[in-house]
Amino acid sequence: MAKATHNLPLYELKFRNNEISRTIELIILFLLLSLVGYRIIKLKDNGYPWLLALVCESWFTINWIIIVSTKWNQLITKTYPERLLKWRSSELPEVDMFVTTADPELEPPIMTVNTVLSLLATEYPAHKLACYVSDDAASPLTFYSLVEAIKFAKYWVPFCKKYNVSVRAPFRYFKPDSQPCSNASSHDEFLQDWMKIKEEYAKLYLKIEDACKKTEPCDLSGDYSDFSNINRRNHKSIVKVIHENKEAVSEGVPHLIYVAREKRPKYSHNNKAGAMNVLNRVSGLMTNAPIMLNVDCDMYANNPLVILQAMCFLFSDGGNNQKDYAFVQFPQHFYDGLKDDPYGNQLKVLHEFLGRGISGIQGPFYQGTGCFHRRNVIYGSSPDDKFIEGIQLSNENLQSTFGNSRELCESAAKVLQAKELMVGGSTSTITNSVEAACQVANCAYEFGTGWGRKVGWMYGSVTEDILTGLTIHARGWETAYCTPDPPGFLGCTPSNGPVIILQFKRWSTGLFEILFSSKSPLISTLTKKLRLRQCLAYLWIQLWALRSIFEVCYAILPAYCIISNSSHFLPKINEPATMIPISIMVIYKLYTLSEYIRAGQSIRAWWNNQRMWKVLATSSWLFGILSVGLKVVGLSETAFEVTKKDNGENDESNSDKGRFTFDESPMFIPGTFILLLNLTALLVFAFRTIYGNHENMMYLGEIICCKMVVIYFWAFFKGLFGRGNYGIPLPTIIKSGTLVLFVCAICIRGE
Ligand SMILES: O=c1ccn([C@@H]2O[C@H](COP(=O)(O)OP(=O)(O)O[C@H]3O[C@H](CO)[C@@H](O)[C@H](O)[C@H]3O)[C@@H](O)[C@H]2O)c(=O)[nH]1
Ligand SMILES: [Mn+2]
Repeated sequence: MAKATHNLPLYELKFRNNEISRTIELIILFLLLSLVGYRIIKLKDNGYPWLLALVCESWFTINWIIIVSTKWNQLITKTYPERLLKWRSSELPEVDMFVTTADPELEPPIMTVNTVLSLLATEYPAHKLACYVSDDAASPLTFYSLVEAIKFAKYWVPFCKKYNVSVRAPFRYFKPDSQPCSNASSHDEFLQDWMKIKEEYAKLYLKIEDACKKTEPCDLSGDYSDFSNINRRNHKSIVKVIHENKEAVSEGVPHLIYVAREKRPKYSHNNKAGAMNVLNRVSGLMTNAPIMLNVDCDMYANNPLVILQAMCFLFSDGGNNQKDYAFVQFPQHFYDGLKDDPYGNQLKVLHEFLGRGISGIQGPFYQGTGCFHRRNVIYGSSPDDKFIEGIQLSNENLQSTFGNSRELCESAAKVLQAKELMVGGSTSTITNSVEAACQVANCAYEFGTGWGRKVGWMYGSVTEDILTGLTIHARGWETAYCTPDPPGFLGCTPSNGPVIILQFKRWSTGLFEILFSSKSPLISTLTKKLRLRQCLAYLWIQLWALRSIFEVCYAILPAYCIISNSSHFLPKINEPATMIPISIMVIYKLYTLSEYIRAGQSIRAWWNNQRMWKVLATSSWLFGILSVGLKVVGLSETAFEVTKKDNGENDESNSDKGRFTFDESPMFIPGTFILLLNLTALLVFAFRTIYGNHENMMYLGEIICCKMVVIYFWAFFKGLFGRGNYGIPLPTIIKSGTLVLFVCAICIRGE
């Protein structure tokens, strides 16, 4: 590829000025170390709770060191996609866009259709794009919806490009209250087109909605015959070219291909990672683009320039000291987020500070969606040799790595040999490759190959994204964080208690299990090229599950001390050392609050997050450790439970948005137990005070802690009295109550 003919860079990097934050972070660290020191000095004068508190606080200190290290250099990036468009539009590389969907009930097809439409309509030469949809449910409904969607796309794509539409997912563009607005010169013409397209979308919407209500979306003959009597867990591969941009024109509509990989009960299908590898291979045969974009079905392209934004980082050295990045990750932002983030899952502050901090080390983690990968990196190449690690490109080596499809091996060799981003990766036409594509989508294809171990998306964790990104960083690659305004992609995030708890459980499970694999960041730092601070950043998330134990202990200790009336958790109130925990608490809370304010969030959002993360730590993360424990001893495998997407309508959680909901899941037991135990401690304390026990004042610190725990678990407190979904189910209350009685019995025996 030609070098830049211009001196202006495509992107700029700048480190954030964060001296004040750093100072506060160091003060907190100093206080934490003092507290640990004080605990050690006083260890012999105190009982077991003191020791346990010491262990927990040592853990929190280590966790804090990790956080400080990760946030130390925060990188701000800026891209100039217009420059790219001006200079090099003819040389732009092809991009294969992957969308995964797994269940038309949990993931409504209209959502997948919108994601696909938004991708087809992005500002990029259409003949350089291909969109592949993987359907793990092999659902005729999804296929039908896509077939209908492409008919609409033939109006939608030109409309978007003609009027430079800013949001190209029709369900967002035509929100019920939306008004036609454009800066088009001929307003009347625009208005006419707008009305027509709106009507077409309404028709598409109705068709899909009707199809959802029927047992079969349409007559399952002809093109649909593969779907008749299909069993989603036991069927052959289905690959269908829904649309081919035959004339290869840049004004057309990009290719659209439907893929349902083979499923057989006796084969493990490796969840999303398996689906991604199939898309990887099928696209390798059909279009073999050097860049692969991956989005979940619930995330649409929100910025029409998104591909160009990513290209700013992916174009190699233009003589401006630009680096080669392995992938470009857009942070996960969400649409229709509830006000003040009541569930603490919008992750804005996390992206703003930790996210930028990680970017300043080796680059962002791969987050599974909204990410542009280089195909050669996914095929195993390293930054220095640019060739697949340890193997020569002989035929045997290619076959043992990529499997026995000759066509695929040839296309892979082409990718691995290209010195720069190649243009024109494939030779055959798309429809001619369907047969070969079905073959590489079969269950047995990967057997004995490098897929999932050396190349492609990595197997072995339900957070395949983090594992895959980690493997890439371990090879020494750097990665780029792209944060344009408006955000590149917007996704949907659950707003219902049990769904969120389950999602966080899957994450903490997947993250924790990576620590026990051969790709663990610790091993990768020692034996490969993962940088130490990047390793620490990975540890911060991977240790969530383990952290739950310390969080639970810490929430129980003050109550335990009060009920047993014999030992202390905090320095006594008349000791000067009480100032240490108090100042940690105050400074830490103000520090986190300032982050929310700097990220444009409300005080309420800050508080909701403080609360929710305690709830998540003691429910999701705690159960994460259990599932990994069961896997390690060989009792069960970890599972990828697909998140149920809110479809925004007649959803009962909408009636009282943001109010916490419960179900029978055992994951609500620890939280209920913690709440009941702390309430008991407060009662016991009140009782003793009434009966005039003056020693009691010595427990003031513990009492404050108990009250804080109750406030943190206020959602559960309301759940004790709530009805229906808003109430904690009685069996959960009884089980937690029994646990409380048990702990009280231990306290009394110890007294
Ligand atoms: O067997 C499976 C399971 C899931 N998926 C797809 O994977 C995506 C993510 O699933 P979702 O249930 O939405 O999970 P989230 O927790 O929202 O996903 C986050 O976390 C995952 C890892 O746990 C990452 O893969 C995702 O990219 C990231 O957005 C969706 O498109 C699914 O259709 C499949 O294709 N096959
Ligand atoms: Mn999702």
